[in-house]
Amino acid sequence: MSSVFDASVLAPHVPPGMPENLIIRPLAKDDFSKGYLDLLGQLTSVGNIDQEAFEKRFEAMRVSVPNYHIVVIENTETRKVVASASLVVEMKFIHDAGSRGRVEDVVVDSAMRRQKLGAVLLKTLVSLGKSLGVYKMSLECVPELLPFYSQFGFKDDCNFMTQRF
Ligand SMILES: CC(=O)SCCNC(=O)CCNC(=O)[C@H](O)C(C)(C)COP(=O)(O)OP(=O)(O)OC[C@H]1O[C@@H](n2cnc3c(N)ncnc32)[C@H](O)[C@@H]1OP(=O)(O)O
Repeated sequence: MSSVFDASVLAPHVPPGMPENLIIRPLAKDDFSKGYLDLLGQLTSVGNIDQEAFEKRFEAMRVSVPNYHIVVIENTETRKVVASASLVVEMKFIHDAGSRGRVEDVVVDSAMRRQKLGAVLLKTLVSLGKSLGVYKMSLECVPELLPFYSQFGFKDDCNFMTQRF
């Protein structure tokens, strides 16, 4: 299986009106050759990941339960990945052994911004998270992006601390 999670799980959550030359789908193993890591490089440092390392990490994510719901948008004409976002589900004992959803690594190719692809990704992940039964979804972002994420139901409600190594 070449998708990081089952595509049939995603389909009901995709809002209508995707442009004809774009498809939204789970991350696939051959996205290594479709510029997925270059796209992530527009978000943060990716480092040197060769195909073998990519496939090893992909496989670990694919078999993980709960799944890594890494969603990509591909331009079918250029065969390049032009946008991506992830919903990672974290299992808990609290909240009746509930699960929390974390939205991570949201990025749209710089040439494709302000065409509502980010909105498509967020609407898809919020709907998917609800259907998976998470009791809460959260994300971390810079203050400038609070207006962007608030459109999809997120509220600025916590102090966020990090420690980097
Ligand atoms: C949890 C995380 O991953 S945080 C990291 C977020 N990612 C990044 O910062 C990477 C660089 N930036 C990007 O990839 C993109 O600019 C994104 C993902 C933030 C937005 O994606 P886009 O596809 O450009 O957004 P989209 O077109 O769907 O925007 C919809 C609406 O959101 C708002 N919006 C979009 N970008 C921004 C922004 N940077 N600041 C404030 N509002 C914004 C606007 O109202 C926009 O509608 P408009 O274009 O008609 O004004």
